[in-house]
Order: sequence, then structure tokens, then C-alpha cells
Amino acid sequence: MAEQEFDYIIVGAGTAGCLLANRLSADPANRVLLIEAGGRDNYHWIHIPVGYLYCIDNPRTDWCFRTEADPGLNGRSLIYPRGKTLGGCSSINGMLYIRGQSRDYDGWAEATGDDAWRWENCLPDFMKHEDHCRLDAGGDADAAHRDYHGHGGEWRIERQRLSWQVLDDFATAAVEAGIPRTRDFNRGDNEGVDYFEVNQRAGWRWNTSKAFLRGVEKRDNLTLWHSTQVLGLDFQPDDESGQGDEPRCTGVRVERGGESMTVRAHREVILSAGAIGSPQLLQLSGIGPADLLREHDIRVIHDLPGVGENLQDHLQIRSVYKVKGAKTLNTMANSLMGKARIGLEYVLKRSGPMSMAPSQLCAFTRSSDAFEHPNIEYHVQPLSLPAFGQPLDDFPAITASVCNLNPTSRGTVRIKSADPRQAPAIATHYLSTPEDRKVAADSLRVTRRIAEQPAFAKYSPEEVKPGLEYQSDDDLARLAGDIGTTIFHPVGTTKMGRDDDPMAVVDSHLRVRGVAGLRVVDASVMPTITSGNTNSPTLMIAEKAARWILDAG
Ligand SMILES: Cc1cc2nc3c(=O)[nH]c(=O)nc-3n(C[C@H](O)[C@H](O)[C@H](O)COP(=O)(O)OP(=O)(O)OC[C@H]3O[C@@H](n4cnc5c(N)ncnc54)[C@H](O)[C@@H]3O)c2cc1C
Repeated sequence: MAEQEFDYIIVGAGTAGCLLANRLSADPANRVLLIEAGGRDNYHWIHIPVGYLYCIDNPRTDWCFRTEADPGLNGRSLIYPRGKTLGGCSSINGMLYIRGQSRDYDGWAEATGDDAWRWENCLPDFMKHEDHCRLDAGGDADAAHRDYHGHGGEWRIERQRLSWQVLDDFATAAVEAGIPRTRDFNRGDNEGVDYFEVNQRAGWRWNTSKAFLRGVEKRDNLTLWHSTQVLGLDFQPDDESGQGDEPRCTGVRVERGGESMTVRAHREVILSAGAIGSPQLLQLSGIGPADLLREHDIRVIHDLPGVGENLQDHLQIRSVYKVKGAKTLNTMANSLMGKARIGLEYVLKRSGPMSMAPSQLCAFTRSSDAFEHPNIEYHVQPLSLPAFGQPLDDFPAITASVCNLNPTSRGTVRIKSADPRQAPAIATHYLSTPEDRKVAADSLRVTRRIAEQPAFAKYSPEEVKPGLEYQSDDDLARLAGDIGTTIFHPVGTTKMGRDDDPMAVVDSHLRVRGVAGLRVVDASVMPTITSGNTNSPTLMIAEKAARWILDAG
């Protein structure tokens, strides 16, 4: 097949990739190719919110990664979902819209030496694509809402179409325990308790493929290749690149319809393959820690020791409380009649449990007085299950999942072979620092403090997990290792940083250091994880990067 040529090649049609494709192809003069390994997002469970349960660990929508056995989890290995379809993780995620805290972005500005990343300079890039329901005609926005939220953009944010008495009471208990109520988690200081806002439209999931791709897919200058895996990057050797001593990325090698082929990029290749896929592709292509590459007989194009290092994630520690006298999903869904009622409510009104994001109630607070800012986040659910993928418990219960927002543990993503079809080794290293073990223990104590408050105590809560017999720091941290699991936020594996940071993989404009014509634009560039869920920060990153790419073009 003849070699094909484009101006920009975007690898990965996930959260970042779909937004980039939209913005870069807005100018008809730019020929843009968007490549996605997964298929179209035409599986019904992607769109029915509760369907995330059926998309996770399903090869139709998920890469189905497994982590290495983790000593911090007492030797357990976890399923590690990553979306593999148009929309990427935004097609299988929890739909929760949370930006993090202003200090996260001010920290990125410090780490890169570039004020473009300061909170006040990120806020316009969050707002640019936003379509916030409270700013709809007749919406209940307060006076300041317009200063923090946008309307009319592609990315829809709505209130949930449900409420649960038991969660309303958990929220009141949180207030009784000293956590203030908030009406907006997204103004830079997210302390407080309320229901999450979600990326849904009228009870359907709103993923980045619907938001950014669907309306522009027919542009003549935008080509979409789904079901096409990028196998590696091509380079022009340094002496021929005309870029001084820098090698230049000239295109990608793909497998499409059973054939291998090369595609050329005149201006840039942009990796948006996510926090696992992007470092894996760089390493496979000769950009990464030289020793690792040589171990797998890969020619070193550029020795960048930070590629695949600095993996950060939020570990959720799921306390389960058996309750009396409360309606929970466990009991509602454990009969055929109950399931039928739930199904009917969704068909007729697009509301109820089938419209449910995995988590409903949110709280940000501090694990102890040692912290000046909220350093833990709650995701509270009116249900419990022994493990993801297993049926709900047959007793009424809620789960109060808590995670450390700013972990100090760092993991790695490293190829296991030069074969692009083989998954890399994902070593999470959760709870590997004394600080993280202490926050884990203290956060479980905060959960207990909330559960003891009068508003929740009326349900006679019984702590099934971890169990009140565990009280000491050591016991609680060990138990956290038993019941903790990913909350699906890997970031940081191609971090941005200053020129004098040897572990920085990209500069503050997300250009791969030491290589021309190549950027990374996705969750992997975050130098530190945000204090909240990671989808909207990734969109903000892509919005900023799109402008820089167009300006450089
Ligand atoms: C189960 C789950 C629940 C989550 N819940 C939430 C939530 O409620 N709120 C929130 O804010 N965040 C949530 N997240 C996290 C959030 O969705 C991610 O941080 C965000 O989507 C990352 O975007 P990205 O662009 O970096 O990567 P992705 O969205 O993963 O996109 C990468 C894309 O690249 C493709 N790709 C990878 N390798 C190749 C290759 N070699 N060739 C071609 N294509 C390739 C992938 O198939 C994928 O489509 C969740 C994630 C998961 C998995």
C-alpha cells in the first residue's frame, strides 16, 4: 500500500485525542489523522451509565491490563482498566466531573517554570469546552458560577438524576463530623460534601467521542482510523533531520486490517495513548531509559530515563457498612421484580440506578490536622460488593471509598519485550512510603468518625470492612493493602518538567525533550496527580496543547 501523508498524526482517540482532533482539524488547511486501536463506541453498555460495570475488563472496550503483584497490596495484582474504543477511558469511566485543587496547577507551574500552568491560567481552558447545566436557561447558577464555568461548549456536565436517603444522611453525618457542605467542587478549593456532577446528557453517558468527534468526523481534512494499532514511531536520524543534533519523528507504523504500513507526519506526531500506552510506545520506539531499551535489543534513539517512571494513582480504600432500615441497591436489585422496576424507570424516565455513575456522593477533607488542604476524597455508594465484577452483597449496605489525593508512592510502566502486542509491566507500588501508609490509616479513622455521627448512626451501621477489631496504624495500613484497589487514575509516566530535571520527558509545551516533531498530550504528562479525578484535567491539558500546536504550525 502507498505511504500516506498528513500534517498531524494523533495516536489514540481517548479523552485527549478526541479533543485534539477536533481543534487541529478546525482549520481546513491541516490534514489530520486520528488513530485508535479500539473499535467504534457502538456498544450499548458504553452509553447506559451503569454499563461501565460491563465495559471494565471486557476486551471489546478495555485493554484488560493486569498490574504486577504489589507488596503494598500484600502481594495482590489488580485488573487495570484502560478504555480501548473511541473515547478511550471516557467511554468506560465513572463520568465524575472534578478538576482538582488550584494548588495542583500552581505546583505544575513550579515544576515546569511555566506560569501557563498556574490555576488562573488553566481555568479558561477548563471553561472553554464546558457546557454546565446550571448555566442553562432556568438553571440554578449562583452569581459566581459564571466566573468558574462555561456554557455552550462540547463537554456536558449535569446533576445526577437520582438521590438516595441513605446518602443524604451520610452527607449530613459528614457535616456533623466537621466537613462543610459545598455546591461546587470545581472552584479551586474542593473541600466539602455534596453529590458529584457527571458527564451525562439526559441520562446517557457523554464521552469525548460524542462531544468532540461526532460533529466533525465528516470534515474532509480529518481522517479517522479506528481498529488500528500504532506499533511504533519512525525517526529521521539526527544527521539528516536538519534539527541540529535532534532526531526527528517522521511518522508511525501501524497495523490496520491485518497489514502493516507506515504513515508520515509533516508537522507533528502527537501521542495521546494514555498513561500506559504513551510510555509503552516511546520505549518500543527507542525513547526511554537506555538500559531498559538495550535489555530488549531496541536501538536507542534518545536516552530519556523518565519515560515510564513516576507512575501515580489514587488507591481507593473501600469501607463497607452493613445498615438497617435503609434502601440500598443491594436489596433493590436482588430480585427479578426489583431489577425489572429499575429497568422500567430507566426506559421511561432515564433516571434511577441505571443512570447511576459508579459513585454518587463526594467529599473532600483532611486525613488529619497535619494537612492544610483536603488530602483525601470520598466516593460513597449505596451498594457493596465483595470485589469488582462480582454480584452485589445480599444484605443492605453502603461503601465509603476513601483515597489519598496526593500519594508519595511512585510506580513504573516498563515494556516486557520489543513486541508491541505484549502488555507492559505495570508496577503500582501503592503504599510504599510511610507517609502513604499513615494517610491510609488516618483516612479509615475519618470514615469511622463520619459513620459514628447521629445522622448515620440511626442505621446501626456495622463495619464489615475493614472491621473495628483493627485499630493501630500498622493494622489499618495492612488492611488498606487488603481492601484497597485502583480508582483508575494513572498519570505521570511521561511527566513535564524543567530542562534541568533529568526525569522530565516533555517540556512545558509537552514537546518530547531531545526529539523534534513529537509531543505527548494526555494524562501521562502530569508531573503530580491532581487532587481529584483525572478526566477533566486531561481535557484541560489537551485544550492548552491544541492552541500551542496550532501556534507552532
Ligand atoms: C474505569 C475508570 C473509571 C474512571 N472514572 C473517572 C471519573 O469518574 N472521573 C474522572 O475524571 N476520571 C475517571 N477516570 C480516569 C479518566 O477517564 C482518565 O484519566 C482519562 O480518560 C485519561 O485520558 P487520556 O487521554 O490520557 O487516555 P485515554 O482516555 O485512555 O485514551 C488513550 C487512547 O489511546 C488508545 N491507544 C493506546 N495505545 C494505542 C496504540 N498503540 N495505538 C492506537 N491507539 C492506542 C486507547 O485505546 C485509548 O482510546 C476513570 C478511568 C477508568 C478506566
